[in-house]
Order: sequence, then structure tokens, then C-alpha cells
Amino acid sequence: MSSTPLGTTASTATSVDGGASASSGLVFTKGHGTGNDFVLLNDPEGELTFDAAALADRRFGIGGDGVIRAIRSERLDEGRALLADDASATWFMDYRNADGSIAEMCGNGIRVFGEYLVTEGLAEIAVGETVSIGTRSGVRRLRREVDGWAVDLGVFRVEAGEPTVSAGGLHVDRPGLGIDVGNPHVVVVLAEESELEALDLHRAPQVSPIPPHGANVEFVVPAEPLVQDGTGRIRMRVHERGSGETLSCGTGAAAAALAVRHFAGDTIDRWLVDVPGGTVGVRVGADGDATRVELSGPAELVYTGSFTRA
Ligand SMILES: N[C@@H](CCC[C@H](N)C(=O)O)C(=O)O
Repeated sequence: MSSTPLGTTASTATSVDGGASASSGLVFTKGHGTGNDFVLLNDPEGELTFDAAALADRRFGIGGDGVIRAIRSERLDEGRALLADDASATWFMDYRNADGSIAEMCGNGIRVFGEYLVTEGLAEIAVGETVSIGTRSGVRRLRREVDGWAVDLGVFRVEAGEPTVSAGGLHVDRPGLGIDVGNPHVVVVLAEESELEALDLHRAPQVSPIPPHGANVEFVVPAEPLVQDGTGRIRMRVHERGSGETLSCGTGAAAAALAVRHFAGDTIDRWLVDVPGGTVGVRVGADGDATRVELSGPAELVYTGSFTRA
């Protein structure tokens, strides 16, 4: 086996779906959730090696905010560990950011992953049905809905402390709120739409103190009025750890809604989050002494192709 610069392997044909061959290249599907776009790979047995950063490159590769491999949980150490708790989590969402770094969770990605499992014939999931998916932040329950998917992101954590955030276009540093929804976020609430629009997120915002594992940084503006028909509404832009500014971040939308909910007194449980690529829903609900958060929204597969090896 040898690795090419573009990361597909093989001295002989590497079959990713039974249909690919060395000459036809690496078969992939492109999908997105509210414009947060992913390269999806079908690799049930974990036979494929790939260079996620090369695949995600928008000029020299396919292009995407992340790369998601569908692999059986039993084929990865992280997946096998989860099967002990939930034997039904047979599929693992192996997620990488555009720079190739591994992230624990992706809220838009897991909805697209559900759509991919169904379309590729890897799982049968009827509308209304819920399945368990393995991720690096644990098993996540994913429900198919008529017009998209909803994922239980689990119990979240509001971090202690008030980090300071600086970003291009912000004249003064702002306080942030750390929220962990399976992956780390820092949310900054802005007062004006004009501040959100003026942000330059080409460069990563600086968070101080630097979070131990980095952070996705969300900037939000509450709607006026904040609550409409019982639902809170906010606008958000995001700079993602490992991917830069994206059109949407599902876990980021959940963190943003949770931060504004926190500042508003923890009473508003339904949220709509407008991102540059569309709108996602966030719901908060009690689970015994804990509080859980659910994310819902669309997922679309847009094309399938073959990445020809150099
Ligand atoms: N876009 C994703 C989050 C992807 C991972 C993130 N960049 C990280 O490093 O934590 C989402 O929709 O949640």
C-alpha cells in the first residue's frame, strides 16, 4: 500500500463502495446542511486512507468545510468503545475539519450523515425513526423528520469564566461565554446587526485565555423582539476551529442559542438560528436533573463524483 499526495491508497484498487477502482479514483458524495459542506466517503470496513485536507481543498481538491467517513463502529477503537454502551450504534461518523484535524462532533454533519446512510443503502431509517450514531463525543441519537433530521446533542456545559474575544472588524474586545455541546464553543453576543456584518472572519478570532483544545467562535445578534410566537430568534456568524468561516455550524447554532438563553434567564426553550446558509432549530429540554439540547435542520446530498488520483 502506498499513499499518494492526495491520500487515496493502494497498490491495487481501493474499493470504497464496491464500485470504485484505482482507475476511477476515490468515489465521494458532496453534501451540505445549511451550506456547511462536506465530502462524504463510504468506507464500512475502514480500508481507505485519505488526506482530508487535500480532499477539502477548494482549489486543488473537491472542496468542503469537512470530510466525513462512514465506517462501522467496530472498525475503529473509538467506535468499539461506544458499542459496549449502545450496541445499536453500528455506524460511526468519522469527522475531520478542512485542515485535516479531528473534531469530536458536527451538528450539521451528522444530519448529512443520516441522509448519506439512507441514500447509500447503508441503513434503513424511516421518517419518525431514531438511530444511534457513534461520534467522538459519544453516541448521538439522530431522528429522521419529514423535512430534515434532528439530533440530540446531549447534555451541554456552560463553562465558568469569561474569556475575552478579539476579531477583525470589532473595535473593542468582547466578553465571550464558553459552551461545550460535545465540542468547544465561545459565543459573543453583539448588540447590532451592523457589528455582525462588519466582522472580518478571514482570520481566526483570538480568545483569551486560549481554550485548551481551541474553540469554534460564534457571534450572535438577538432579534427584535427576541421572542416571537414563543420562539427565540438570533442571527449568527461563525469561525470554526479547523475550517475558518463557514455558512453554518450546527453545534455552533446550539451553543449560540444556549448562550443567549443563559443571558435571558434560562427560560426560552425553542430557538431559530439564522446563519448565512439558512436557518436551523434548537430545542432545550429537561432530562431529570440535566438539561439537553436538540438541533434540527435540513440535509442535502448534491452530487457524487470520483476523485482521480494524481
Ligand atoms: N460544522 C460543524 C462543527 C465541525 C467541527 C468544528 N469545526 C470543531 O472543530 O469543533 C457543526 O455543524 O457542528
